[in-house]
Amino acid sequence: MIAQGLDKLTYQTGFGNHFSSEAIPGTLPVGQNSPQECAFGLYAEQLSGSAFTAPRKDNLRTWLYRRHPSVGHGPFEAVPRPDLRPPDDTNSEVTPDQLRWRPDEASGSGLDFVQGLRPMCGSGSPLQKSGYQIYTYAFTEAMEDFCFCNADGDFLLVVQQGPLLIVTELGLLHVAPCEVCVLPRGMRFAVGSTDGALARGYVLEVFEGHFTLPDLGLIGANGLANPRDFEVPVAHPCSERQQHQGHRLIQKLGGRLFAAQQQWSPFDVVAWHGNYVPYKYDLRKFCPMNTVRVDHADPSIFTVLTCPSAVPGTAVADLVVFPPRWSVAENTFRPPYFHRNVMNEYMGLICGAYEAKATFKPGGSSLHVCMSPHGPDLTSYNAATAIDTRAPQRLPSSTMAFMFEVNHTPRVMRSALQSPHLDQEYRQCWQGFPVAKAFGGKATSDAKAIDQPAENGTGALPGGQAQKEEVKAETISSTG
Ligand SMILES: O=C(O)Cc1cc(O)ccc1O
Ligand SMILES: [Fe+2]
Repeated sequence: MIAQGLDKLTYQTGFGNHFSSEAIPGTLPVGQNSPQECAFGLYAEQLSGSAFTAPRKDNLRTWLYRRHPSVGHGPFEAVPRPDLRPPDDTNSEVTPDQLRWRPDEASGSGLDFVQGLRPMCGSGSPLQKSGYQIYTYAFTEAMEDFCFCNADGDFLLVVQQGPLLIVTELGLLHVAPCEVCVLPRGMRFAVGSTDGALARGYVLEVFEGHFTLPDLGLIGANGLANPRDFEVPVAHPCSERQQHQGHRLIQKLGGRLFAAQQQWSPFDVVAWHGNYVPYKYDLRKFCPMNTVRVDHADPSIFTVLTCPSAVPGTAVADLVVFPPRWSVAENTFRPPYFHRNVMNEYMGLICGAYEAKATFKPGGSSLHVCMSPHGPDLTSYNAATAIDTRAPQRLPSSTMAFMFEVNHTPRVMRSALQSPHLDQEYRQCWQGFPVAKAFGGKATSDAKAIDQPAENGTGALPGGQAQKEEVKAETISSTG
C-alpha cells in the first residue's frame, strides 16, 4: 500500500468548501446527485455528517460514486477490544492530580494503527453523542488488508513522529509530523507509515459535532489557521489488483469493535462531491496573533480548530497550538501564568521544548483537569523572571506544542494511570518556589512533606496557618 514519493500528492484546498473530484472524466453526474443510472454503471451513495435538517451552515454530506455499494459486506462479528470502551466506573478514575506521561519509546512495534491506539482519558458517551476521548497511537505496520470506520465520532490526529499515508474513501492524505488531519465519522480509512518506521502521535475523538475554524471577531478576515491552507484529497480509486482482494471492515460503534468481510475494496470510489471530507493542515502555517505590549494572552488566541457545543463560546474540544513566534511583551512574565481553569487541558509536545516546562519531552503528554492548579515549573519561572524584557525573544522554529482543551471533565483510563510512563515525579517541578520576597523569600516547603498526604487529613502544611499569619503581618509592617 505504501510507496515512495507520496509526499507530493495532489490536494484540493480550502476549509468548508463544496469540493468535487473525479478520477475518470465524466463520472460525476451533472445537475443531479442520483441519476437513474450513473455513468459507467457506478453506484451513487450519500454519506451524511449532520442531520438531514441541520441548518445550511452546519449541513455536511458527500456523494460518492463507486464500483460497489458499501452495503454489500458480510455480517458483523464482535472483535474483543475492551480497552476501547468509553470511560466509566469500571475502567477509569476521576482524579484532580496533575498528570504527566513520558514519551513511550518502546511500544508500537509490530502493531497497526488500530492495535496501537491507547486510550488516555475521556468523558461522555459515543451512544449519546456527547463528549470525547483522547488517545495516543504508536505503530509500525500498515493496515494492509482492512479498513477502519469510526461510527462514534470524528478523529483528529496530531502526528508527532513518522509521516502517515492515510487511504480514505475520498483519496490519499500524506500527513507528516507537525501536521494534523481530521477523519470524519463514518468515513472508511486505512493508516500506514510511509517508511515502516515507528509512527507516533495523538488522537482526539469527538463524539458530538465537528471541527470548524474559530470566529476571528475583532482580528478581522485573516489570521490563525487560514482556510486556504487546509488540504483535501482527490478521488483515487484503488488499483484493479487491490479491488479484488478480500477486505475486512472494522467498525467502531459505542466503543466496541465489529468486523465484517467484503469481497472488494472499500476504496473503490471513482468520483465524489460534497463538503463532508477528510482534511489535513500543517501547524507550521498557523499565523499567530499575540500581545505586543504587556501581559500573557489566554491560549485561546492560538485556537486552530474548534468543535463547538450548544453553549456559545464553550467548545466540546479545541485544538490549540503553541507555535514558533516572537515573544515581545514588556515588563511581563512571558510564559504561561499560574492558573486554575474551568476547562480541562490535555497537552502534547510534537518537537522542541515547551516554554512553561523545562522537562516536558516530545511525545509526552500531560493532563490538568478542571480547577487543578498548574503553570510554569520552577526552572522556567526563574528563567523568565531573570530576562530583560526590553528585548524580544524568539521561541525557536523547532518547537511545537499543542493542547486539546475540553469542556467535560475527563475520567483517566486506569491503564494510563498504571502506565510505567506515568511520571511519578511530575509535581516536583513546582516545588521549591520561595515565599514571596517581602515575606521572607525562603522556600516554603519540603517537597517530600508536601507529596505525602497530610497526617491530620486536612492537607495542612507543616508550620500551621497561625504561625504563617504572624510572619506575614511582621514583614508587611517592616517593609511598609
Ligand atoms: O497550561 C498550559 O501550559 C497551557 C496554557 C498556556 C497558556 O499560554 C496559558 C494558559 C494555559 O493553560
Ligand atoms: Fe493550563
